[in-house]
Amino acid sequence: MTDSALSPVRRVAAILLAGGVGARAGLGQPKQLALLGGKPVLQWSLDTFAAHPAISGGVLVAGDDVMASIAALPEGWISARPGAERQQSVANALAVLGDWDDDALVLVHDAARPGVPAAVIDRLLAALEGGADAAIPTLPVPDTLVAQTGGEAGEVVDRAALARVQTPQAFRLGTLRRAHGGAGPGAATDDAQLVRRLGVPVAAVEGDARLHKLTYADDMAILSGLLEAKAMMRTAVGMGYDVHRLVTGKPLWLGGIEIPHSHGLEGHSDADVALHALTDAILGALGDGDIGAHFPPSDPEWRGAASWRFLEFAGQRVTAAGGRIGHLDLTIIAEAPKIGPFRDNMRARIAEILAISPTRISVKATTTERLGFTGRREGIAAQAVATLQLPET
Ligand SMILES: Nc1ccn([C@@H]2O[C@H](COP(=O)(O)OP(=O)(O)OP(=O)(O)O)[C@@H](O)[C@H]2O)c(=O)n1
Ligand SMILES: C[C@](O)(CO)[C@H](O)COP(=O)(O)O
Repeated sequence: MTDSALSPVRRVAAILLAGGVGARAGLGQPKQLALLGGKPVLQWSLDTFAAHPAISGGVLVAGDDVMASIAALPEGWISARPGAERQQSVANALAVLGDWDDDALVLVHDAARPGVPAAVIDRLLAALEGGADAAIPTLPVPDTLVAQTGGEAGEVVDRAALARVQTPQAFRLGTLRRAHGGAGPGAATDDAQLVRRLGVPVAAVEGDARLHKLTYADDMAILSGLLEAKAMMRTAVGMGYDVHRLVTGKPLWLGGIEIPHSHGLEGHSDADVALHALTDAILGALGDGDIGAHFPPSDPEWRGAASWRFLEFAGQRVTAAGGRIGHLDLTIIAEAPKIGPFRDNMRARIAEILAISPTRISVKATTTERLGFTGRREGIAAQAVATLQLPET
């Protein structure tokens, strides 16, 4: 949706519900803290709402453990305490939105649904701008439905008249306030039910399979696949190249390990040319500058520094961006020493530094047939290609 499709004076808030304990998922921690694609489940929808141009702020409903797990609340966001039930958590969020006009719009969303396509938000807001007081995303029921008692399947239920209800659910703030204010007895599993109890019609817009809810442990695998689907994750490729001079009287650090050799590499740091190429390849895929920008040779702090620190930093930048390393391919160009005997140790060390599997790392080596500076054994070169999976921006 373009900004102009929304009234410029209308404010839109999001309420992100992350106050549950996740008993059915049984993950040993609240399910909204489980890691999916390198970041906590709740962070996915928090990032989506924070990036959506129509949403100016929000409320994260979460206990202390969950609050401690997120780096910082986005600008314009505040927090509220969870209630005993979902419905109470929404009421607590409404209480901290006291200074927002009734005319504002609000999206109420389960943090347990990490994959929020911006298009669903756009459809919901368009329904409200079109005059609805409430709108929810729904999907058709794909299976045959039956009434069932115990182990016996009974009458078929007409699924054509049924739909599955997802979140986010969108409301005029005043309508949602009235619905919660007069909620009366009888729990509601979602907010649209409370609105309908007021006699207010609820518009249904098209939902999306990526809004799948994390309810049981098996849903983690389903969500992992859905979030990595092309529409939510993009593949980014970066390349790195580095050269250092071989000198006598220095240890040879290569691929994160020390290798016995007559010469070592000269540089401001430990001059591990292979880790430098890998670091630059990762930073390149992130579009995040290069090793020199983050660790300037002019800074005495990096004099003699171990290069694993640069690589570890690059890996942390991937995680902070909500991405993950798909594959690293490193080529070391050296006449000597022979790299083959050290290849597996290098892979293991690089895997350890980046906390990824060695199966995601390739280490290759070649000579230049005694040609050029590498062929004359004056230096060693390395080149690397990094493939990352990053969230869509
Ligand atoms: N007191 C509660 C209960 C639930 N939620 C949130 O509401 C959403 C939907 O609830 P559900 O899937 O039932 O989550 P849990 O209550 O955590 O799960 P369970 O019922 O299995 O314990 C979740 O994002 C959950 O964190 C909440 O904010 N406050
Ligand atoms: C709000 C909801 O996600 C809409 O489908 C659903 O009602 C939550 O249900 P639960 O019983 O709390 O899992």
